[in-house]
Amino acid sequence: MEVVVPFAAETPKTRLGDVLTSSERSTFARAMLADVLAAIDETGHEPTVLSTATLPFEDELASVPPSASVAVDTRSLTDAVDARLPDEGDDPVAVVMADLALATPDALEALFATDADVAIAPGRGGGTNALVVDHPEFRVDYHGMSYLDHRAIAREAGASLAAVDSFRLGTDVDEPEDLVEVLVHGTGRSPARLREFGFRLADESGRVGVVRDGESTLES
Ligand SMILES: Nc1nc2c(ncn2[C@@H]2O[C@H](COP(=O)(O)OP(=O)(O)OP(=O)(O)O)[C@@H](O)[C@H]2O)c(=O)[nH]1
Ligand SMILES: C[C@H](OP(=O)(O)O)C(=O)O
Repeated sequence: MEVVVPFAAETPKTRLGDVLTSSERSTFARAMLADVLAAIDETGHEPTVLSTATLPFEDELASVPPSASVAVDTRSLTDAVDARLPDEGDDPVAVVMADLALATPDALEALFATDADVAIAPGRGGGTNALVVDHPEFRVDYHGMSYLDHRAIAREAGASLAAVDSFRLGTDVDEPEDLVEVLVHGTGRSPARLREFGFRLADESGRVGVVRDGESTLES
């Protein structure tokens, strides 16, 4: 099975713009990518980063497993992923987003082990955080409520469908409040980078949030 990891290399994680500078967002996005690639590698699969630009494996990415490779595709996310999906007779293809900072080998293996033609790990808010496609007519349509769209596309294609219920795969890191989950549950480079940036957990408002050293605003 091919495992594809889409990655917006140039201006990643714009929705974190209120709490991270552009340079920090780039570093953090690469830290999450490195964590995701390491988890995939531990499942015994060789990840291909589907990137919008070339990615030198240095700095934040210096530690990525040697099994990882990069394919550059400047098309939209949907078009770039569609071009990798299987045709008749091809092996299944998994698509795992690069912002799943909590992904573990166990969580990924549960997804990869599916018998369904299409298996989807939804993200909170209706997105599609990871999926496995083993059907020649299924194609993606990302953004918006893509989980519901992908269910409908699978049905129309006559593909059997499985939803994978996973906290770790369901947590994509999009908004400032998602940083709490990275600090609570993350184990790799992603929480380490956030701590280096000065973020820490705080429960001053009754619900756990994050604060940054020198700043008083609580993000939760
Ligand atoms: N190859 C490719 N990957 C993309 C593209 N847009 C987003 N991604 C990746 O797809 C996954 C989900 O992305 P989003 O959360 O929707 O977008 P993002 O760019 O990470 O963050 P925002 O700028 O805050 O929307 C992440 O792994 C991104 O790196 C794209 O146009 N091409
Ligand atoms: C790519 C997109 O991600 P989100 O914007 O929901 O994080 C989706 O899951 O359709």
